[in-house]
Amino acid sequence: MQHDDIVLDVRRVTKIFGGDRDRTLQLIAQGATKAEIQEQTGAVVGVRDASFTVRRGEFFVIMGLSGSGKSTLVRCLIRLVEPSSGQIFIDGQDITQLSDAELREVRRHKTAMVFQHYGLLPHKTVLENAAYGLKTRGVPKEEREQAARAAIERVGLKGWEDYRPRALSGGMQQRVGLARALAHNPDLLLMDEPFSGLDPLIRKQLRREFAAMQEEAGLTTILVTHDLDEALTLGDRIAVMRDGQIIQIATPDELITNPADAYVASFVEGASASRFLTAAQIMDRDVTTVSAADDTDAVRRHLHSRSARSAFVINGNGTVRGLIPSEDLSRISSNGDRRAWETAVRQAVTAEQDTPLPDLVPLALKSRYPLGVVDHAGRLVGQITKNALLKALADDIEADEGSTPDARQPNTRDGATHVERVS
Ligand SMILES: Nc1ncnc2c1ncn2[C@@H]1O[C@H](COP(=O)(O)OP(=O)(O)OP(=O)(O)O)[C@@H](O)[C@H]1O
Repeated sequence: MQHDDIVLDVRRVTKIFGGDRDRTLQLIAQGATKAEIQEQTGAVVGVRDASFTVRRGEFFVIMGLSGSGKSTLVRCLIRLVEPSSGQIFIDGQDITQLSDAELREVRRHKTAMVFQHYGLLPHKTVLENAAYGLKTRGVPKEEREQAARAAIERVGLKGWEDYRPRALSGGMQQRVGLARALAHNPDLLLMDEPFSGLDPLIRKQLRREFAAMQEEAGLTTILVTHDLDEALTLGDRIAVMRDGQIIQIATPDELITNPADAYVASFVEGASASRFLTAAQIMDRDVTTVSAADDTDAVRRHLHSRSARSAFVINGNGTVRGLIPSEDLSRISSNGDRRAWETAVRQAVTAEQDTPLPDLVPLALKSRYPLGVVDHAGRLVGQITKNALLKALADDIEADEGSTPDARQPNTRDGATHVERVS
């Protein structure tokens, strides 16, 4: 991995609240538990020897029960909470060594934060709030308002620019917080439970929208949550914390199939593997008959010849980001317009985001034709037959009935078991 790819490098960060710092560090080094330390010294270990790196564009989630140290850790990263020991590098710069003035500069220019209590300025308008981060950076008014308007539109609040936060619902206020972060376009975005306190439907919707925006903008994001669903759907990698310590850092798939210990296993118990099966895992990649993968005409012709009536558009992780419906596909296939194809792919991605595979079963059942699988660039990368989809889900239900996480392994680990050759 290139050093340039690392935005954040956290090395052995510990935060101790109260008590004797040196004595507590010593006890930590000796392996004393949080409870023992508290009993012996009165100190509370907030974060214990945490180390991890985050790559540019990565979505890194910190998860754990209440009191496990998530908020303390994320606040330590920009010294809103002062770490007791350890080092933190943002873009190669050691944050722990900075003067107050230097630290302010880092916070203004490199990082943005979205916390649960939106942190909006009540007397400022939505537009001013969204532009606030840029204002503190000294960006001229016209330029910052332009960026803020674009961000407001992206979070779906166009038309609300001149209102004050109190006129907005909680979900809308949270969107203003997101707009502010997006307008700022930080190197590192820190979010602490940003979707809590919203009702479940809004929460889900906002989460999905945010995931799409995050990926599109290529933001490097650290999200704190105690919500497993949120962690698994959003995270590229997830760090699980207990008693201030990071117990495991893993991808969502690894976390479900291979939890480090009983604590992590109990966390992910509720997750059904089928929700995390991806289109990429069950698709048939044997589409080599498309000679020029970049040739959208060839892709359309191929879909047509295979009688694929609809096509999924998938992202880099293999999850479904949208569907090109049969009407569109046949219209485009017959008129051969490359532009129309590209537009259809784009529209499919904006219309539906990260649909869990099981949600697509009714659609697949309705059609006796295979589904095409297309990447963001409009290239055909595979196809899914109805049988392959059903088999994958049936296997998953069987595995889910087994009580150990290992029972689910074949489904999430090795998509090849579900691939049905159709050619
Ligand atoms: N200012 C403080 N003074 C003393 N102890 C603190 C302080 N802030 C946090 N702690 C302690 O540090 C530990 C970690 O707390 P933290 O708030 O980081 O956990 P969390 O995982 O974010 O929890 P939650 O999900 O409830 O917000 C807890 O034991 C807490 O009591």
